[in-house]
Amino acid sequence: MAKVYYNGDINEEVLKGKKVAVVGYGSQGHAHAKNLRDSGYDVVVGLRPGNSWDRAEEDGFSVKSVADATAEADVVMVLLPDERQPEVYEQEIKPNLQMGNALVFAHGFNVHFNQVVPPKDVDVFLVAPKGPGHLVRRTFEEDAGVPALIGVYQDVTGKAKETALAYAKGIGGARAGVLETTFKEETETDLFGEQAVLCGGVTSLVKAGFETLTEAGYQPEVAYFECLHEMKLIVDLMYEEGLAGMRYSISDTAQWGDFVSGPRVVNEDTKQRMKDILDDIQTGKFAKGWILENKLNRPEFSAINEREKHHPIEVVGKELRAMMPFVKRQPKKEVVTSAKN
Ligand SMILES: NC(=O)C1=CN([C@@H]2O[C@H](COP(=O)(O)OP(=O)(O)OC[C@H]3O[C@@H](n4cnc5c(N)ncnc54)[C@H](OP(=O)(O)O)[C@@H]3O)[C@@H](O)[C@H]2O)C=CC1
Ligand SMILES: CC[C@](O)(C(C)=O)C(=O)O
Ligand SMILES: [Mg+2]
Ligand SMILES: [Mg+2]
Repeated sequence: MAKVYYNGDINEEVLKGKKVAVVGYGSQGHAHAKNLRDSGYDVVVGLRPGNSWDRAEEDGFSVKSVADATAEADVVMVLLPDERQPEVYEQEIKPNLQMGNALVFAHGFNVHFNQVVPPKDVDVFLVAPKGPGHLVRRTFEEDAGVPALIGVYQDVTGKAKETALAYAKGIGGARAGVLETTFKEETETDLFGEQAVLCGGVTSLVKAGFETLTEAGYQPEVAYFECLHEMKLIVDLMYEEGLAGMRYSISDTAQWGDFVSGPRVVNEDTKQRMKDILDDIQTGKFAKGWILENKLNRPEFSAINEREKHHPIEVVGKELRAMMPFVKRQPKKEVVTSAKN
């Protein structure tokens, strides 16, 4: 069994009295900044002028340019979009890092794929929550937390791992459990999970189910409830009590259908395609494609994003969710702004 660190295993003294620059105030950034502040740390937020800057100021933070925030911090957590990190790092972060500082990431992508090459005289580690930033904040406020991975890439102070653990505790990760990993393992498993299972796998499964039912003449509203809305209710049971716990709550008819029909949908062929996806991640093919897509100003990303917004499941879903205000917990204003915080 891997060693899992909980609050009681972690001494946060190493981070006390240090200034933490949280660079970016989106999904992860706002959660890290607020959780660290609530844990008693001195936080400065690094941004460019715009929505996020205004929001961070409204939330009571000292907000500075990325360069100024980096210059005054001991620990610099980079929570910019992955594709923007190399440029901002080169122009604003790298010139302002000082010997013995800690350069931190929530995802290993840029370091692992050599898009960011840190100087030799700083600690470099990751603290990667295994969940969306909004849940990192919400669960923290509920006295719970989202599990996190830590990984040390470079340890010049001899305290990189201790500092990573203290940071993970500060954002609430050690309430759920913190595991040690490497940049390679975090990057490859995170990319695989989001592509094949959590995001790509699930959205494709949900859409295929919805399309199968509506193309067969069933009402879109029924198909929406069946294939999307109920997904959360079923996943909640798996989250709380595993597959067996979920199967305990469903009917025996559903459980029999799960056993005999599930493997007809996801089978050895599917697993082979998952292996192909993992291979593209491991060889760097996926990263290369994503970097190129961004260099070209995201033509394919934008086209697919636009098309997906108009999928019939989104049209019917919008109407149905409007009748269920309880499903949306965040205030409206947090949804319409461009930053995801
Ligand atoms: N989303 C998630 O839950 C998870 C994300 N991660 C990782 O965390 C990191 C951050 O991702 P995420 O939180 O999704 O990012 P978001 O897109 O939600 O937020 C990005 C933030 O960066 C700011 N920003 C963008 N460009 C610049 C710039 N040139 N200069 C200064 N600020 C800028 C944005 O501000 P503005 O309003 O100005 O655009 C915004 O505040 C990534 O490495 C990601 O892989 C890891 C685990 C989960
Ligand atoms: C599952 C997507 C994720 O990896 C995450 C929320 O953990 C991301 O990159 O946003
Ligand atoms: Mg992830
Ligand atoms: Mg990810």
